[in-house]
Amino acid sequence: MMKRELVVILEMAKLLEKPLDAPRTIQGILRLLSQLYGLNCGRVSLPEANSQSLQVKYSYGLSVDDLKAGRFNVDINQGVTGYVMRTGSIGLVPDVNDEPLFVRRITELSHHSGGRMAFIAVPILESGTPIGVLSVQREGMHERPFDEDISLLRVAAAMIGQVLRIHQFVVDQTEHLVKENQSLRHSIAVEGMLKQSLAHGILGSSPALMDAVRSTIQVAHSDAPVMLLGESGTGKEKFARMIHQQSDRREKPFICINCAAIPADLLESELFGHTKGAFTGASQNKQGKIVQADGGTLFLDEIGDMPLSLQAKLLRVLQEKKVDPIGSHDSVAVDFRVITATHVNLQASVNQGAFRLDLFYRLHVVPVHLPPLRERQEDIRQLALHFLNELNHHYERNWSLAADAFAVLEGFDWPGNIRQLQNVLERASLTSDQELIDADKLRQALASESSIAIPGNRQPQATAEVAAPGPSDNAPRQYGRSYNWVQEDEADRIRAMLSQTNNNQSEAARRLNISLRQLRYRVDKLGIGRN
Ligand SMILES: Nc1ncnc2c1ncn2[C@@H]1O[C@H](COP(=O)(O)OP(=O)(O)OP(=O)(O)O)[C@@H](O)[C@H]1O
Repeated sequence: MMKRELVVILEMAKLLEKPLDAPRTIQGILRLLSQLYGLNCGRVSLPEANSQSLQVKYSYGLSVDDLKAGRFNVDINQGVTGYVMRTGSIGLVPDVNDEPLFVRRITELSHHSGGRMAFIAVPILESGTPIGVLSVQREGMHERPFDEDISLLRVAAAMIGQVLRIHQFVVDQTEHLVKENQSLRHSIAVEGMLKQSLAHGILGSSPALMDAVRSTIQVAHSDAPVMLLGESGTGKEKFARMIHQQSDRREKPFICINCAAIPADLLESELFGHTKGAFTGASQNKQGKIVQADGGTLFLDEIGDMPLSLQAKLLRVLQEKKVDPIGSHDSVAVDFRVITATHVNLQASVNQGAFRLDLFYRLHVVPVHLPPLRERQEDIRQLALHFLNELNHHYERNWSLAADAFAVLEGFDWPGNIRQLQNVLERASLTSDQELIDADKLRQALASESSIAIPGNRQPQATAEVAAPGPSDNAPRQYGRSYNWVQEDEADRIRAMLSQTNNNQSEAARRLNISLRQLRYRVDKLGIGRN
């Protein structure tokens, strides 16, 4: 006849043949120990992450409520279980009633009748190091020596260790696959966005640009009014066109009007149209841009420059979906999607009374921030190569950029953003004696840029040096910041800042209000740190 231990081991081995289910397998092992061998209340205690506690993770014959309340959990520095976990030795208490150090609550909780009870704990090892503890209780008098119990428990602990290892491996792999899947989905999403933006001639893949692309693509199919916020030359019109092309209105007109480019007295008739004889000079009926946009999209650029009187009229059109051309008594029904753009802070204009709050709410449903070029320097190389390619096609030339040219482009501030980059490349190319445009050539082209100012590229509250005009300002427009070209006298300021910040370039750049790349460029150009 087979020895009883052998029977238990064979039964336990059968459990391992089944498909992996760690809780069921371990509980099965504990059940066999109890039912076939009288080793009861088996439990597997595992250390809790970032704590000193050993938690019962699997058990057989213990009260669910007690387990839930964590009443069998022990401190790693406490009791027999803690000792086994710390030392990797066997823990044997032949009679818990005679052992004053034994954690009494364990027997109390497991409804000990008061007779003799032994407690045995063996380590679950991985490469000789304890990763948990298997413990059981043996009640009443047995003839069987404890050695036999311990041998069997060692085999059970080895099996449990194996199950835990495989389980952990599967958990890790699954986690890894889930993460990989997520990052794959993310790249596919970014890839998808890149494709869409490229299809509309929007180049760049910086996170700041992708945020803007994501926001616009998300709402393109709806009729929600989008407000594009960004400095001059950041691509507001390009984005407006992309929204239109991506919308169900793409087959209908995209009508664009720049409220800042048209004198206030002409803007009304441009937008709303007029009838013949409505005012002096109105020699015939004129259809306004709003009616032209019927069925399609109306893009109102520089909306902040719209006079208050026209704002009221535009609000009415948006509310009633009807236009009253100047001089006409008949309203014309219109259905269009409105997209607006501004480089000024419209909220500030509302506070100053220069822009109507109700109109602001109507238009500012989906604000999209278009990042200035200096906040997405990683896109400059791609843009520069693209524009140079366009120039080569246009002028039938073969210009190229020298390796050192990119650093110059990336170190510049670009107050005029992408449009300015286009212009600088064109000037540098056309004035170059050779086809290879190097850093010096670009510096020359940029130096002549410094005398040009870019209208209101800074938002009014952003800096004291710029006061962006309100829409009703008759005063000449204030200009944005001047170009930040590297100047000799900057060296002392940069040196002082670097010394104040213990050479922390990021912090120095932040305090100097320039980007890290710009700081590094200046450090290099001015030879700071070389002497
Ligand atoms: N992401 C981009 N990729 C390629 N070209 C771009 C991108 N963004 C803008 N451009 C180009 O830069 C120039 C300026 O763009 P756009 O007119 O759309 O800017 P804007 O913000 O509307 O400028 P403004 O406020 O001065 O009217 C255009 O020639 C446009 O084609």
